[in-house]
Amino acid sequence: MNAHAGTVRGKERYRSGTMEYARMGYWEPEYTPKDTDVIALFRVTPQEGVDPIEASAAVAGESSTATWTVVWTDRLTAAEKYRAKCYRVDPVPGTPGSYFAYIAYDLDLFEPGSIANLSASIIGNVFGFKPLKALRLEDMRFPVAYVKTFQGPATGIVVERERLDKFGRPLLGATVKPKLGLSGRNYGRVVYEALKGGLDFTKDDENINSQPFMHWRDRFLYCMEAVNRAQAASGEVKGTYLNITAGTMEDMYERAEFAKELGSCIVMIDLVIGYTAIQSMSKWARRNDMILHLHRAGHSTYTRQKSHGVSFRVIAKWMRLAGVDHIHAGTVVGKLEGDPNTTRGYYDVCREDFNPTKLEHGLFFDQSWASLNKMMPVASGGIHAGQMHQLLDLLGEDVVLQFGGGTIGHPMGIAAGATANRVALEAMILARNEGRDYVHEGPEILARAAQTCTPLKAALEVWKDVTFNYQSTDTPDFVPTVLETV
Ligand SMILES: O=C(COP(=O)(O)O)[C@H](O)[C@H](O)COP(=O)(O)O
Ligand SMILES: [Mg+2]
Repeated sequence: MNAHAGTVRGKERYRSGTMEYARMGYWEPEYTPKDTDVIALFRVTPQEGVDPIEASAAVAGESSTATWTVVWTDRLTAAEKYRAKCYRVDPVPGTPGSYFAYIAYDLDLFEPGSIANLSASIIGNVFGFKPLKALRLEDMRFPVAYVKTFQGPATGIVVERERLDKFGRPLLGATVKPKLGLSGRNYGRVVYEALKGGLDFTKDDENINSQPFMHWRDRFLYCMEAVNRAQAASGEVKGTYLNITAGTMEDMYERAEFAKELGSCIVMIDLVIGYTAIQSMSKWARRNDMILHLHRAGHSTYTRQKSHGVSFRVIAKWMRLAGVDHIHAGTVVGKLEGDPNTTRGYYDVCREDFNPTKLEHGLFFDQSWASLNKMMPVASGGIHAGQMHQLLDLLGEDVVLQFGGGTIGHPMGIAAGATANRVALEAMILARNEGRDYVHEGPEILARAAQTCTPLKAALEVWKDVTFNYQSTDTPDFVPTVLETV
């Protein structure tokens, strides 16, 4: 696989006309990536009859310096250095016709601290390239020198917990439902009931901005009244993610400033606002002691299918650099896509100081985060109290578990829904701390807690048959080998 005609050098290399990308120098099987190189791993599916190495070299070329024909102006630059180098192409296991292409980029190809600049190279043109049937950006490795040019999460998990004064358990949240249509006052009632009932956070939905039924200032005013009353009633710190997503940056800043003025500890943005806007809001959040929540709205349009697009693990890495504090990262057991192993890889990207290569979780590279803060993953989408043992086992302790329908849809009301979730969580944490096998004994632990908690009993009863057992789309390509011992 890795043998191919070599790079053309000298005068011949710059003769006008076309030349294969592999021969222009974008295929360098002998190349050993430098510690300071950015590395990208693509899943390349060439068209019938297209040589996989040429296809991969073309990706390297078009995502760095090349165009379709030889240009003499290369000679005015340090072309050898600036050319991205595809140095390895492997067949994808079990997927004939697809190849993993490893491409190294010199650090000087990128502006420091700019996801917009990084992505304009790496995913700029290449996904529409005709010789390719499909292309997917699977993973990236960033050198420490590059990581250090980013601010990273504005607040981070440690400081978030200190500000909230909540330790040793996942945080609990809920997305206000229905997604659209509530007036400000009714919306505030949902927030108050959910927080007073025992949740730490409530959350605007991704598509709540400033619609005719509830303008944003009404939402902020009623939500913060609800937060303040719930804090007074419970003696706990509470928050509500005020979604500041808007049509312009100026509007977003105005909304963020108002959230701060009202005393909110957290604001929210949607991924669809774009990388530059996200980085701007991260800097604003750091300057203003605000936690920054990111809803990954829109991501499945390009992250879900394995053959084409960008893996969510890459988006998670970009978002850690860009500097959000919370990121939706999947539930595994809920209503939305989330293979257990692939999801674990996303959670590792959020929470580890150093990610070791772990192919079975989809992590293809060692990645040091160079002391950038950690992001709090958020598990949201079709989860309920009856899954608490699975959620704790799969997702760990540093996570926000968000039950929207699973709080607001409770038969005894919103506050009861919140209480059911809080009691289920605390029962499970206690069992774990006592050293019990809470994963296997989970249903029994919940049932026992429900004996003295009617809201939990009702939640377990109403959602007992709710599971989302569908085949995952985005599964890892590698599974660990089980060694048989005799
Ligand atoms: O509104 C919800 C969940 O509501 P509910 O709890 O009622 O299902 C969120 O927008 C999704 O979880 C997003 O998905 P993801 O977190 O995977 O990005
Ligand atoms: Mg939503």
